[in-house]
Amino acid sequence: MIVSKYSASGNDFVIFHTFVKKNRSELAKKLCHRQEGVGADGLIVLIPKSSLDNDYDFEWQFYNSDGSEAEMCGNGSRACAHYAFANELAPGKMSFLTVAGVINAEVEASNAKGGMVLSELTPPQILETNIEHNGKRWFKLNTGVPHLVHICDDIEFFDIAEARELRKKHNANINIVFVDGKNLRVRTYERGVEDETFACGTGMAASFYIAYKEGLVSNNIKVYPKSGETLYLGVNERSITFKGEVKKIFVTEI
Ligand SMILES: N[C@@H](CCC[C@H](N)C(=O)O)C(=O)O
Repeated sequence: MIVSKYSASGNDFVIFHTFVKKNRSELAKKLCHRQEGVGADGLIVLIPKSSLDNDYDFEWQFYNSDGSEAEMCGNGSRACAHYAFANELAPGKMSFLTVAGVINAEVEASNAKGGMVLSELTPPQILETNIEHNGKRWFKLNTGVPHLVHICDDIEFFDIAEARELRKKHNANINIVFVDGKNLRVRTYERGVEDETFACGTGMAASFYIAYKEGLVSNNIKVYPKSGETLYLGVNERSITFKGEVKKIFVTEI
């Protein structure tokens, strides 16, 4: 079995393609294991299109490192788009089916080490605007998967114990966002990894959307996750666009 390891803004993934669609929860746990596997935040299984009558180029299954299946993954969508393009499974402008819906992506630049990829997420849905917890205000929204967002004034301090409590209570990923001039800094505790990751695409999108709706930033900004990489986020009439570098780390045979 040949797998690729990618990093998209610091969120890392194992990716392979197969025509066989089945549950790969146990495989995800093994491959994502940091000590005994390849090591990743998630597993992406790309299932190429088998007939011409679909209005997308391929389908994917996304698993978190604990084996749970997630509806969507923003950074994973960019890594997977690069993988699909590099392996001639899709054209540079593509669409693919996730549990959350059809995602449009575009590989704007590509070489053997990765490239620049834009992904358009499913339309954001604000679910709650005033969740109070430990004297802090949290917003709940869905940008493909559920997120809680708190606009903070100290991004250096992320209370992981508090994030764990909120994650359990609301079955959501937990983000703190800091307005840094015209741009944003975001940190995310991810469901299914059960820890803070270096970046979360749908989490950055959720944080951006709330900051935009609250009038704190414009409709086109830069967002910096914990990894420090730069992501370009924008909002259009349909949804949130999300662009940044993806890195192909290695390809290996298992
Ligand atoms: N890292 C992803 C989100 C992956 C799914 C998430 N952990 C969940 O279970 O909701 C991203 O970049 O969006």
